[in-house]
Amino acid sequence: MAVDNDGIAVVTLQRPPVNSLNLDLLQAMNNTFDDVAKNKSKGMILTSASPTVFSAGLDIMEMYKPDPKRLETFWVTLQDMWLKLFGASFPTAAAINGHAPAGGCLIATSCEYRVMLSGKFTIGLNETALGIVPPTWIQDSLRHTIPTRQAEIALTTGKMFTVDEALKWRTNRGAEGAARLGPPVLEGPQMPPRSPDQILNKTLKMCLSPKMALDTGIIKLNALNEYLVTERTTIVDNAITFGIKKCNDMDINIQKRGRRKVGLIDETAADKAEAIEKCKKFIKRFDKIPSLARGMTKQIFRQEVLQKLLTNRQADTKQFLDLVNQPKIQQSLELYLAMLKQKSQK
Ligand SMILES: CCCC/C=C\CC(=O)SCCNC(=O)CCNC(=O)[C@H](O)C(C)(C)COP(=O)(O)OP(=O)(O)OC[C@H]1O[C@@H](n2cnc3c(N)ncnc32)[C@H](O)[C@@H]1OP(=O)(O)O
Repeated sequence: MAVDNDGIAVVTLQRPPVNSLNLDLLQAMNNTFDDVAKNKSKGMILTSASPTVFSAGLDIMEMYKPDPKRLETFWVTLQDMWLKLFGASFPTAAAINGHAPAGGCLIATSCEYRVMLSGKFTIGLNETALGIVPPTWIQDSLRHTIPTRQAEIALTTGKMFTVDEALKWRTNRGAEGAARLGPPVLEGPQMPPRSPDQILNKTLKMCLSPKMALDTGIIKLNALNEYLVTERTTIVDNAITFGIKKCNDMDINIQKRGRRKVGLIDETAADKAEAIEKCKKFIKRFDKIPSLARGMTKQIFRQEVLQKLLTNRQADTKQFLDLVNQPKIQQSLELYLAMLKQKSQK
């Protein structure tokens, strides 16, 4: 870990050749995260010493023909790592300078911001493709980063994203998208749009009748509903325009032509130094925000997901141990290791 003059900690994963997460590396990460919290660093950036791999995910050797006690410690330490990183009160960002499969993607999605190097790298949760079911909290990390629908497809297909896909895979709403929502759904003849004042006047007139007065609440709701349905496209357009303006004010990168960024990564960079600079810029956005309020807000925002693991830790561990100890899984791991070895020898 190196802390810069701004008080931002840059933590570099350094376990050659591919930063696979074994017990020792996970323990070192946990100690480092504790130090960052204790030192009251302004924020933390995670990156890798390898020029091509951010992290290859869990060290398969920890799961292949494992020692039972070590395997349990390994899993509990991974849970700890995620609880500390995903739940960190300080700002976190990942400068992803290479491939980030499975556990590598987990680390990245546990951070608040991701900058990935342009190039032939990939990122994603590929567990299902390997015949492994990613536990709830690993799925939750992705769901917390990209929209639920996309997260489900990515998880069930074990999708590995290219850098371009990770940046661009997003919902397409915006001005064009709003138009694609189609015309307002109205029963009967289309009503010309009315302003809220017109609707209120109409409602008040109707309320003059004693019978209608009884239905005041319903009439007001109906009038509001009618207004919202009639004006839907305009309301969506205005909201998007307002959102884009706010994002621009806050220096959040938005493509204006009707495409919102909801990417797996937030930005790309040409090299590691630029990626770190961009991460620093993200962390410095919080300079004027009281850190206690910021940290607590983040933790409340993430609490539901964190709490799910905290209350189910033992069951989650048992599930992992049962899975890994299945002969079929051991066989798959053996084949996968052989395939990786063969590939690396080419
Ligand atoms: C309920 C369970 C939930 C589980 C949650 C998470 C699951 C995981 O994280 S499982 C791990 C999934 N990881 C992967 O599928 C990635 C596998 N690795 C790769 O695809 C490539 O290695 C990578 C693209 C990351 C890098 O490619 P290269 O730079 O070309 O390196 P090599 O492929 O040549 O690898 C060098 C060396 O490292 C060994 N290796 C790679 N990955 C792992 C790993 N995850 N665990 C252990 N060892 C790994 C690879 O076999 C090579 O070894 P040697 O042949 O001995 O040099």
